Amino acid sequence: MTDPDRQLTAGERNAQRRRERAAAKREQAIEAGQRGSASSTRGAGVPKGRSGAGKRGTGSGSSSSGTGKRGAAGGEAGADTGAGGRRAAGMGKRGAATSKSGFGAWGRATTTGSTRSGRDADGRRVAGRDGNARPGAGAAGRGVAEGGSAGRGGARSGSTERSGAAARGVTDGAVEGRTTRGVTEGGAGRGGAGRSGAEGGAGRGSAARGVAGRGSAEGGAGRSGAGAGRSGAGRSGAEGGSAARGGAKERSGDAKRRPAAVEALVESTSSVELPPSQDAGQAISAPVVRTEKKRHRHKVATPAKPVDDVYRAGFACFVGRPNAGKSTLTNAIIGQKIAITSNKPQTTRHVIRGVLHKENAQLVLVDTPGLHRPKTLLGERLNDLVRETWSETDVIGICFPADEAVGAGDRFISAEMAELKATVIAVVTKVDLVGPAVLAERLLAVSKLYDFADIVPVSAVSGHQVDNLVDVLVSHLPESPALYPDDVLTEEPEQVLIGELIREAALEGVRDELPHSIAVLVDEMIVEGNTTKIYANLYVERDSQKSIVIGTKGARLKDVGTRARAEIEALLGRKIYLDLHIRVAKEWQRDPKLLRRLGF
Ligand SMILES: Nc1nc2c(ncn2[C@@H]2O[C@H](COP(=O)(O)OP(=O)(O)OP(=O)(O)O)[C@@H](O)[C@H]2O)c(=O)[nH]1
Repeated sequence: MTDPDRQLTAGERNAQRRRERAAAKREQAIEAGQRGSASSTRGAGVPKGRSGAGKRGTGSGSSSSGTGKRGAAGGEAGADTGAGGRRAAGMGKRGAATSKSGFGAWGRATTTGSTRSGRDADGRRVAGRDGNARPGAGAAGRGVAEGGSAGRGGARSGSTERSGAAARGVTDGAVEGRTTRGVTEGGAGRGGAGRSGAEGGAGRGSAARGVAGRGSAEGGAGRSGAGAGRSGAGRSGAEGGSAARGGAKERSGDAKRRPAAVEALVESTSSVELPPSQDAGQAISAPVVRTEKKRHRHKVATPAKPVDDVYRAGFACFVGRPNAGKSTLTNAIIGQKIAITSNKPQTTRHVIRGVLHKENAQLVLVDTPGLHRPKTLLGERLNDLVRETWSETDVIGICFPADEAVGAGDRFISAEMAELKATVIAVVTKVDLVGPAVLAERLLAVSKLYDFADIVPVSAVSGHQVDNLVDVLVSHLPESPALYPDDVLTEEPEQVLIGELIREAALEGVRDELPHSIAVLVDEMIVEGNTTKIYANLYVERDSQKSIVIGTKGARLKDVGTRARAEIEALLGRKIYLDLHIRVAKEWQRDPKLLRRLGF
């Protein structure tokens, strides 16, 4: 007989726990069966009676109670910032929001996931992606105009006649040198004829800065009225104007017209600066003043106010092959360097989130590593990261560098988009590097790759069209309350950012395989008076690489330290002391244990 007072062995204890768990599961299953299917759609783990709304607002009963792809969204979560103690609402699939109050000077709130689904703290419904609250892709003729974009599906008056061959699926966003501001009324009919009204007239910026409209006003009546056309799409102002989705939809029947349309987009109309519109009622964001964005980092900016009672917030990410300009664009939009850049492919190794606060929107921009054919375990993990990000964003901007022909990698990435629910736009980057003819060629090639909602040519270096790109991204976000407090610029841990800045400095001047072999880990940061002491290790994979990084008599390493220090001081806004060591971690890119240690 067993002595009841005997201590259980470890094996017995485990068996007992397993039995208990199985019993609990059985009970849950029975309960779930009794509740029926309605409860089975409820987001698991939704705390405090909040409902996780489905990705698409699904769930047969109420859309606010279905669990969507994101699983239990709408959690209470919320993270406190280090400094401000503000609450960042929201939680998504990625687990509990984490308070990273150790960010010191940054005082950033950090959350992962989104609040899009579920209910906010006051019990209001937070619209699910594509849920009811969103006007939807069908919102016709929605003009995104600051700087002269054409409307989504909106048609400019007389576009058929005026644009000739280019007219089909392409409408003018720029009205005789003026930009159309705001919502174009009346959707384009097939062929893009309808009178848009270009209500609002003068937009700000130059007529030449166009953004393509999304041609298809698939039924939904947005703010802009009817818009039932299938293919009307915005030709915006010319130079750098973007091709329209409308074309993609009707590609088959319009093959000859397409080149003319694209070329017309590239021709520049005069660059007319216009006074800002007085009409605050339009669903147009205020001009972005980049210098102000910096202030968001430390100060609380003016609280975001909804315009037209529509406030949009959500996630957008840039993807694309290595070196396509994703990180540079992310920095240009956020207005501050949050992602490092270099001319070496596969520089980005982290998914970096930057938050752009606008009057009527909050755009969380996610920079991802370049998708590539992996040669190492690190490469595989980075690609996984990218794909994971795709599945969790509202808008995906595929970046195609204008100075390189569309290639197999671009086709591969575009093809993968078909599986995703997010709105997909094309971003033709680095347009400052090419002339109009090449740009036209690229736009045409890109427009054939996928049925993009918009195609936007930009230059992150010159700033050309960056604001318009923001407007386009925002226009595809769901209605949602802000996801982050308004003083948050990025949620990346300070140590990660600092490590990245050191790596960026180390990438300068190295070539071949060495850039891929460099990793940096910040071990410790100690604040002492006015100075922050940073202790970091720079890893390479081989002894020979170590000597290259150190350089003759340590000259290279000294150089790396100097450059990194300047960047870090700019980031932290205070003096730093950098203690940098070079270490060899053999084949770390292929070693799961080392990869984990290095944060991958
Ligand atoms: N002239 C010009 N150069 C650009 C522009 N955008 C990016 N670049 C340059 O292109 C190179 C690659 O830019 P990144 O932003 O690092 O590219 P990425 O897509 O993030 O690259 P990965 O990290 O490899 O995925 C850098 O040398 C940038 O300075 C642009 O608009 N114009």
